[in-house]
Amino acid sequence: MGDEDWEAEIIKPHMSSYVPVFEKDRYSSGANGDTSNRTPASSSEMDDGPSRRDHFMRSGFASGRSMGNRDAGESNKRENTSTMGGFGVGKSFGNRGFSNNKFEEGDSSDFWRESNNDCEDNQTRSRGFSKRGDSEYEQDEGTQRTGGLFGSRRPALSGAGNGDTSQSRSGSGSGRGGYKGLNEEVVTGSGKNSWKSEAEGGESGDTQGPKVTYIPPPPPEDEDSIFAHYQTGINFDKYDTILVEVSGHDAPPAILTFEEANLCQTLNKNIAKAGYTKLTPVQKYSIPIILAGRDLMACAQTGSGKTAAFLLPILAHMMRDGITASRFKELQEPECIIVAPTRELINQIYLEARKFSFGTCVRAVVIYGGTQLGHSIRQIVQGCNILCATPGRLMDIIGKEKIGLRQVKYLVLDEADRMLDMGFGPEMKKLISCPGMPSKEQRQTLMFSATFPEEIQRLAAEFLKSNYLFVAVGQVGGACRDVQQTILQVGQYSKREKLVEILRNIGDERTMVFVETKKKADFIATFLCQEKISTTSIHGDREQREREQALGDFRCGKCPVLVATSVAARGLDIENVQHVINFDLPSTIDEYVHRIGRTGRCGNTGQAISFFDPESDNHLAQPLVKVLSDAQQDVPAWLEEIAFSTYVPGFSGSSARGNVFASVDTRKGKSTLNTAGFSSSQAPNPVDDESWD
Ligand SMILES: Nc1ncnc2c1ncn2[C@@H]1O[C@H](COP(=O)(O)OP(=O)(O)OP(=O)(O)O)[C@@H](O)[C@H]1O
Repeated sequence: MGDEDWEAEIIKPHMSSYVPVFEKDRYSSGANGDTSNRTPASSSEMDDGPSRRDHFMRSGFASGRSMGNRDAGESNKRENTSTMGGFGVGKSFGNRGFSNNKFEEGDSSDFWRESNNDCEDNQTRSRGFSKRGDSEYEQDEGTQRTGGLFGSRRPALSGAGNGDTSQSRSGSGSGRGGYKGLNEEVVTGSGKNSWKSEAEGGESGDTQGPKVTYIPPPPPEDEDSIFAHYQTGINFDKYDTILVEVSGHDAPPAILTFEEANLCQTLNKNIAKAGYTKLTPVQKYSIPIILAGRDLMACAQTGSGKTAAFLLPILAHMMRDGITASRFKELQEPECIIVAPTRELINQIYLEARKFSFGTCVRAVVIYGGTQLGHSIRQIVQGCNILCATPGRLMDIIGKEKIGLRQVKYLVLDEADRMLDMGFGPEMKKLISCPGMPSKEQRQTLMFSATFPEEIQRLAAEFLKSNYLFVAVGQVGGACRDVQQTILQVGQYSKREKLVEILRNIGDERTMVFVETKKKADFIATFLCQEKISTTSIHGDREQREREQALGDFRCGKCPVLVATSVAARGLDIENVQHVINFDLPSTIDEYVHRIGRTGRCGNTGQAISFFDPESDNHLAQPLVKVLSDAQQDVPAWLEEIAFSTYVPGFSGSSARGNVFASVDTRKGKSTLNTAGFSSSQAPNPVDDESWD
């Protein structure tokens, strides 16, 4: 079978479903749909197309056949699958099916080109933390805020992110051609914020482009929904055996029970209604530290309750200080600002804040990109004590003078290492330099993550008082031991087949499949739908509406498979995720730790399977061996061999099973290790603040 036959076989069944949409996108996309503007990018991609296509053919032949065969005569069924799974296959496989279409090779070659470009980028990026940041940044907030930075790639993204056929057709994205993301947060009028960068200035309203109109549905208000939670798992009690290290001067003693925290009655009631009966280690240590007014950098394994570890003491202080009830005001001055790198995560944190503040006069508000700015403003002006925000939207709102910072007493960076790396670090730096923002001496700054590379810890010092405390629960950057990790050696051309085999064995259990690029997420999800595996996807090129729909469908089990980029790697707490599959390994080991941490949460067990492609993943062999052995997992002999034969400059972990804290407080304090008990640490000399550069 020739290339053309094969590709025709793939796309044929979808033609009827996507042609009109494609045509519309390509030719009628209004301001951003100017074909002539796009042609150069497309042309160059087309020039490059054949070789990419060869690559595609080699990599996809076997699965491609099955896709085509299975699909023959089943387009209606697939429409249904698509609706369930949320995939518009048309745009990924696209227009090659149209012999008369002058762009006939455009999208499919674009797909591979884009994928490969992304992969190349990622590989180039992969060794440095800063570069990793770019990748994620682009996938989420950065996508829409740094048009200048990433804009050149956008035209090629026209096919991405429109997975859900029905949704993408009705959504605002359908008219945008390949412009999605670039102006998602465009609003009219420019912010008055003189501290904004040019890139952001563009976003603030001077750039032409479609407005985002999406207003997320309000979360359910009934008490049962607010307090809905899942059960802790069989290993919850084992948390008590994890070693904890606290370093820094005069750390207050840990507490063993919620009662010892001396929280007010309403908070205690909410804790009980949330089903919390016992503190997790990070909570035992962090709550008293925060209650004592200290700055904190806390590192604890994924799924071990870091959110409540900062929310509860902050709320306790607010209640103690007799916070005034929120009321309508054009300028709101929240006492607490919480930032997180992704929209879904900040929304989740907001829901936790709403839960724990239930029945109090504390009002939490969430704002994030990809939603109508007016909606964010309306939420804020009604009153705001705790503002949960993604960085881009936060800076916009501050620029619009809807939020004043003078009253900020608590600044929380969740996924702090991510918030401080090259992707968001500059934004965070701007935030703390905003007019009105209390200096670090005047506010309490709290940072939480499961990973904390040393270089990021050093950057963090600029945000924290010099006597901040550092809590390490288990290993800094260590994987959760409740996740059984399996590494399989799978070449890229065999990955799809292997994935299907595994998913068929798994059955209906909820599974997250991580891939490295947005287009690949669409492609793999489409492929799985064609294999009759109900799948949806989440990545930074999807409309926010689609992202939330995808997550909702996954959460409720309608689509038990979620294909995701790293945008879903951190923080998401989804009940019953039993499996994580790294179809592509991420570029860094920290990312790996976060990804597999979507399963095995809160004492529950989970499984993570990763495809290791020796062609591209050798640089991860050493850190993987370390993470596996530290988490007491089997290390395949072949992986050890690769690790031994692969020299990674700067990697010092080797297979240091015995090194309990591979990376600790960079201030290198001498401290005492504890299990669930308590730590007394002999303080290091706190380093002076380092400059950002
Ligand atoms: N003390 C507790 N008792 C019972 N459940 C808890 C307790 N603390 C947290 N949980 C639950 O455990 C789950 C994981 O908590 P959370 O999302 O805060 O983890 P995390 O440490 O922030 O994870 P990640 O590193 O992935 O962001 C949540 O469903 C949360 O409600």
